[in-house]
Amino acid sequence: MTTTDLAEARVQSTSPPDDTGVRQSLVQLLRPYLGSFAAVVILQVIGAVVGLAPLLAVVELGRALLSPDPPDHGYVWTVVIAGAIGLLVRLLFTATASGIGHVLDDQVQLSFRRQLAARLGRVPIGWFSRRRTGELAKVVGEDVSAVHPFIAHTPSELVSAFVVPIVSLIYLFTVDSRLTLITLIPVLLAVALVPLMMTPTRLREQKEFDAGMGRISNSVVEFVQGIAVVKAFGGGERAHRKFRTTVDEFVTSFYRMVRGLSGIAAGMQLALSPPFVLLVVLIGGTARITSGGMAPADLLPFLLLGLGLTAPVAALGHGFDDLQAARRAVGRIQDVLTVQSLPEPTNPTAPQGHRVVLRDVRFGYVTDHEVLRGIDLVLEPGTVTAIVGPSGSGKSTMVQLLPRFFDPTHGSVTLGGVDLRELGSRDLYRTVSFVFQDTSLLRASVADNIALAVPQADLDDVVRVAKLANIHDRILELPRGYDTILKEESGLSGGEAQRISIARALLADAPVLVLDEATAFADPRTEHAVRRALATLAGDKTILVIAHRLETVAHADTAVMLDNGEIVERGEPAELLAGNGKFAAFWQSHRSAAADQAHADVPQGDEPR
Ligand SMILES: Nc1ncnc2c1ncn2[C@@H]1O[C@H](COP(=O)(O)OP(=O)(O)OP(=O)(O)O)[C@@H](O)[C@H]1O
Repeated sequence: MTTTDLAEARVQSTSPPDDTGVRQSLVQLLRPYLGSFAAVVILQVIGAVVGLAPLLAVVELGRALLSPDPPDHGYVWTVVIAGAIGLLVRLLFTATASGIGHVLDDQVQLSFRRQLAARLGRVPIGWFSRRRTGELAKVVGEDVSAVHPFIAHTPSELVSAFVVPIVSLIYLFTVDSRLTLITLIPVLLAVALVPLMMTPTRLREQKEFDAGMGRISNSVVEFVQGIAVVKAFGGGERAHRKFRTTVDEFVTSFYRMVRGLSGIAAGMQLALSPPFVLLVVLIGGTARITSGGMAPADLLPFLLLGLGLTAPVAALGHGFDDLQAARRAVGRIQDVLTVQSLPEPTNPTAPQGHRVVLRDVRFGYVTDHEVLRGIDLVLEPGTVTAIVGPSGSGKSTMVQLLPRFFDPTHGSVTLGGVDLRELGSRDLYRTVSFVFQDTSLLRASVADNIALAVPQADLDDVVRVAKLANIHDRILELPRGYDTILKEESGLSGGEAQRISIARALLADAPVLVLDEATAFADPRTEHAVRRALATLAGDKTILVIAHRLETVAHADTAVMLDNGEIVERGEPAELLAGNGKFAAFWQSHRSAAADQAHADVPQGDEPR
């Protein structure tokens, strides 16, 4: 794929988040919204408190009507009106809080997605090769959505779960403090059981359960991913057995956890259940009334409000589950937001010409393991440099430094005399284009896919480069030719996708081209397209090609042999091939391996893209 789509994504991300890579807490991330968040909570508190008015009105009416004295009409009407007003005010406040909460939720999600998009536009392109697309899609999609309950629902649930019982409790204390304490017995019993759920044994069982769950998902993924191999080479029974064993282990750990927790959970449920609460209130109330400590009508508020006192304990579990889920999701979002981005120069320098120089370049994906160990190489404008070397010698890594997929850990890569780190990304991607094996096509029309780097190109130009890249005839076979939407109306094979990518690079016409001559999708037409692209561009551009074919090497101006991250030989291809150095030896063994491969006659290049 050419660089321009990625480059554009980088360039457009003009409002990057804090670039320090410092991890921010959930509260820090939400800081700009704390005002609105507080407004939601305050409105919820007022709504919840006022919302108790209808219930208290019923209680007061009951007490007034059941009292032996004749009811005071004025008081009764006041209570009724207060209850009705309370109901309306509650509706107004909770609806407003919910509205603001949802708008806030939208804003937070949008901001998270923008920050993620901005960060993803600035992280080294190479970082993506180590991430699965699904993983990133989950962070930007599901994980951002996971903050919804936390922002839009949890505050109201937690507020009403705590405010309502607290106000009820205060009211009940004014009626009869002793019966209030008795009414609290179920809640205290439930709370007393909580530590039993946290003993080391229980925690260990929960950990085993989580681990078992993880093993099941892994073995499902392994099973599904390996299904083609399993089918082709037999061993289905073995793969099944492994999956069954994992499930059996999970079931055992699940039973163990449930056995340990079920007694405690049942005890909590019983303590918080309405019949038990009513029983406690009735026994306590009867005792208070018969001992003459309380009027019978005063039992009514306890029967009506006592059940609500258990709500916080139940809501705690539910609300904190949401909170935990949101915290985990925000953790994954933060992981992406804290990836170090490639530093952009504040005052970009323009390159003078297209000479590329790698000077004492060292690079390692991980510390303590260098993949490139002191590369010195000059790519003169208008020349083709072919890199060869055994698998794992660092060829792809080296060429990926040119479009700045990564920065070298030591040394420098300069383009037109300017270190790539001093070059604006727009300049860089206008100057360097690349065709790598891992070709990505966008869900867009074929023409748009080809014209990615030059959106204003007219169809004639697109067709011209498609012909050069040997893909024009195939495009005409697609349902709507150049207007066919790829990945939707039609897919392309790996080789065809690579030819689209070659057409893209030809149209981009960047002065520097980095090309990985594919082995993975090598079919004669793609090989031909690569050769034609090289022939068309040679003499004009600075070309660096990872060569797998003798023909490519032979046509290069310079050949470079890489081994174990070092250049072990370089020079004019014909001389190197005729000599008896490492290059000639490598090529000899490479050729016999290629011949064996041809005999094996493995069809390639037809994986759908
Ligand atoms: N994204 C990555 N993260 C960590 N290590 C990597 C990554 N990409 C490559 N490597 C490692 O770096 C070394 C050089 O790999 P590289 O792909 O550059 O070699 P190569 O010569 O292009 O190999 P091939 O011809 O097989 O493509 C290898 O040991 C490889 O395992």
